[in-house]
Amino acid sequence: MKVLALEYDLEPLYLCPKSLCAKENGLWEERHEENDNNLFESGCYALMVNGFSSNLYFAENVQENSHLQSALKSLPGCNFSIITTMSFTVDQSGNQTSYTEGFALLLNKDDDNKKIKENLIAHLDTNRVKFNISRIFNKGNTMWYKEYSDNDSLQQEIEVVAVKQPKCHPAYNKRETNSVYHDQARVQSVLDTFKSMNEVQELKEIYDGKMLNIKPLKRDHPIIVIEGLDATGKSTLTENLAKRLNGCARKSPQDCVLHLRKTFDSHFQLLRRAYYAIGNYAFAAQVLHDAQSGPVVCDRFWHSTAAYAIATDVKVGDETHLPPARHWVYSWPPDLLKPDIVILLTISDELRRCRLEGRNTEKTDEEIRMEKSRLFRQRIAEVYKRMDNPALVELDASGSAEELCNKAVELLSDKHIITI
Ligand SMILES: Nc1ncnc2c1ncn2[C@@H]1O[C@H](COP(=O)(O)OP(=O)(O)OP(=O)(O)O)[C@@H](O)[C@H]1O
Ligand SMILES: Nc1ccn([C@@H]2O[C@H](COP(=O)(O)O)[C@@H](O)[C@H]2O)c(=O)n1
Repeated sequence: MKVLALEYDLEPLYLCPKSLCAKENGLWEERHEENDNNLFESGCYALMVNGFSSNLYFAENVQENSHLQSALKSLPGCNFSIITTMSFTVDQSGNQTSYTEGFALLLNKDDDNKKIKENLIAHLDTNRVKFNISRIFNKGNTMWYKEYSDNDSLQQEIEVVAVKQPKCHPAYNKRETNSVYHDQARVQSVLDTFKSMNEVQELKEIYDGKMLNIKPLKRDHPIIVIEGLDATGKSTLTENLAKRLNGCARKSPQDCVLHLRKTFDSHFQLLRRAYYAIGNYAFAAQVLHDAQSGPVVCDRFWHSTAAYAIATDVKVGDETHLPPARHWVYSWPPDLLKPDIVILLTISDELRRCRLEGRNTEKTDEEIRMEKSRLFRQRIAEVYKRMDNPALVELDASGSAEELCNKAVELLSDKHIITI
């Protein structure tokens, strides 16, 4: 049985077969919010398009979906909204057994639905995209789901109802259906899936043999990581603190892969994060080496990679849609060099915007998205707070650069990470 979610801007709308809301299942609780059942006024419907094919594994499905998304964007005469969707199967007891992502075209009652469907199918066929189509529509006061097939009359119509969101975001029920990496083997396996891409080959060649495999992780000096939203002052503090401690400042990703960054940033999330994730293992090797001769201060590390991945995988809504606190996704990968402390710089949004504007550098698409999307920012900030093992230690970064450096030194001394 399928549960679906339409990802509207402000929050996802979960829909599940009415039969799953029976009291004895208990997992899917019907919600009764005004308008939930009237979303598709008579004649309107959502055309759901999935790039999913059950014989592919998640990484390949994600790539199919990215082709599908480009094809949908170039659909001729497309003046309707396209939103992302999630769909997942559940067993008889209501537990999730699979997870896939897709898209929905929201059609108005004045749109020529039949023509749009035919155009869509022809367009996707021309673009050689694999897909399947289903729809959600209204009958009176009730909502229904139906899959299209060559013989429409054979397909069953299933009554669906709006339900409360599940306890955990469906992409985070399994380790392999999201873009957070908790071990090197998975990053390598995702990169291997895309090894025919030139940039993936180059990345693998650069890092070949430079990866740190967990074993002798002993160091003589502390490893300190600075984290925070963009323009909170991480780079400035990293440099100042390293100088003050007579140590070394390091920034991830490393210089040797920066020329590939823009290309990976333009790819789908799973591959984009694989670039940063593999980089973290090579970064660890460098940092461990540096920490034999003095303290090392790092500008971003695994927490950045994970926080941006989670906030992006959870595409819409506020922090209540994130995986719950203490979920495994928030803990440090067991095979990655663990820092002695991770400091989270916090400042007000107003001050952060001033610093961003004062900086005068080219903004990344993520920075632009952060500025645009309050909810995305809210999700990132909350993910940082939910990180544990190690948890981040918050430091108010609103003072001058010198004041902040003094505060950081005091904090490190209080935590017995340095002696002054
Ligand atoms: N404590 C501070 N007080 C005032 N201005 C600061 C302070 N720290 C940094 N700045 C200024 O704010 C801007 C952003 O600082 P910085 O580049 O260090 O932030 P960041 O967190 O590393 O940003 P990003 O993550 O985008 O690289 C810079 O112009 C910097 O000079
Ligand atoms: N370990 C890392 C480091 C960075 N990122 C991503 O890069 C973006 C910001 O980088 P800056 O150079 O501007 O500090 C950040 O938004 C992350 O998306 C990462 O994922 N992992």
